[in-house]
Amino acid sequence: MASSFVPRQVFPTLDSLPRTYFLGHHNAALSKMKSLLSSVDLVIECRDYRLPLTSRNPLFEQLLVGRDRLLVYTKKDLASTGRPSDAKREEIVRRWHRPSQVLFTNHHHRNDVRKVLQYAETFSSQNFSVTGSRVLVVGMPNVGKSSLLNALRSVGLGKGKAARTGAQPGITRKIASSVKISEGKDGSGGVYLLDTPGVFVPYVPDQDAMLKLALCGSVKDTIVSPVTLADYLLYHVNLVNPDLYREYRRPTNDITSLLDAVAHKTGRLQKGGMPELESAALWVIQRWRGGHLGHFVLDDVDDKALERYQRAENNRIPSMNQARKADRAAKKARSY
Ligand SMILES: Nc1nc2c(ncn2[C@@H]2O[C@H](COP(=O)(O)OP(=O)(O)OP(=O)(O)O)[C@@H](O)[C@H]2O)c(=O)[nH]1
Repeated sequence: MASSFVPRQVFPTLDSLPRTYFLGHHNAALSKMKSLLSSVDLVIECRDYRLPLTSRNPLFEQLLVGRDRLLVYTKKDLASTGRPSDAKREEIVRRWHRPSQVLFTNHHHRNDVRKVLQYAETFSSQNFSVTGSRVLVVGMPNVGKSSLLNALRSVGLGKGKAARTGAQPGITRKIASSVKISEGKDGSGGVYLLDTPGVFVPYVPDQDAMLKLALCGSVKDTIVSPVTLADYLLYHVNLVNPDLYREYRRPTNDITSLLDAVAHKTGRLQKGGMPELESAALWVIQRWRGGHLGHFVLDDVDDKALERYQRAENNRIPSMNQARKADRAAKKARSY
């Protein structure tokens, strides 16, 4: 019975979780972005709506000091259902970024995309240049940058896809040439977008943050075990509403028993009828990523949340050497 069920209040500490996913092409992209910034008029920074705090990358904070920036929180459809609590959270997030503007988008929603387009067009007409405006799109891996570019081009010019997109991170590997998304207002020369590869944070000291980023697809699904990720998802789902998986089994804190039920119900069985737990775990994760296992935000957002997060971040930031050392230790522990 859901009424007698007590969800876990804390997720257990894991011994061997990787704490970085900062790849060579992330570093290269960051250097290229630095060199491009002087020729860019506006930066659109994408963050994941489900991770208002955790999808913030301190590397961009350093890089973008003093730049005109629009914050776009993507994948709104996966966490918001228009509840008063969603509106309240969005208001808090808006306050974090003042005076920069914040928009919340579902890239399938033309109205959401139009708001981003209008912002870029207005910005462009106010900063008139005969050659048009250049807008750099940045963000963590898989946050939806290329999808936003395609949606903007479709709404702005009625044209098809210009950038490859995909459910795994790292589809965009290089900064390609700019893509026109609008003719611009009053003959302002148009708006051109530069898509960039997602850049991960150099080191994630916090276990929860790494699990959240992995769950939202910011790291490849081979980096954290799917069963661990599904367990972390179960922990969150139980805190929100354990009835969300009632078609498989009654509320539980035991991931194996849930995956066992899912594997039997969806036919993920080995010869002899043993459940394929990894495959069931990936299926559960995909269901959630597709918006079929509840709509909720993974970060706790209240008025003081950003302040707390930044304080913790400042206390925790290790040197790159410490980060590499910790990562080597985690890899070693995993190989035993
Ligand atoms: N539900 C939903 N899915 C989205 C949205 N925006 C992007 N996606 C999906 O998120 C995944 C990643 O999108 P991409 O546009 O490839 O992400 P990216 O930031 O360019 O990824 P990198 O190549 O790692 O930089 C794709 O499966 C998209 O369909 C959104 O607003 N809502």
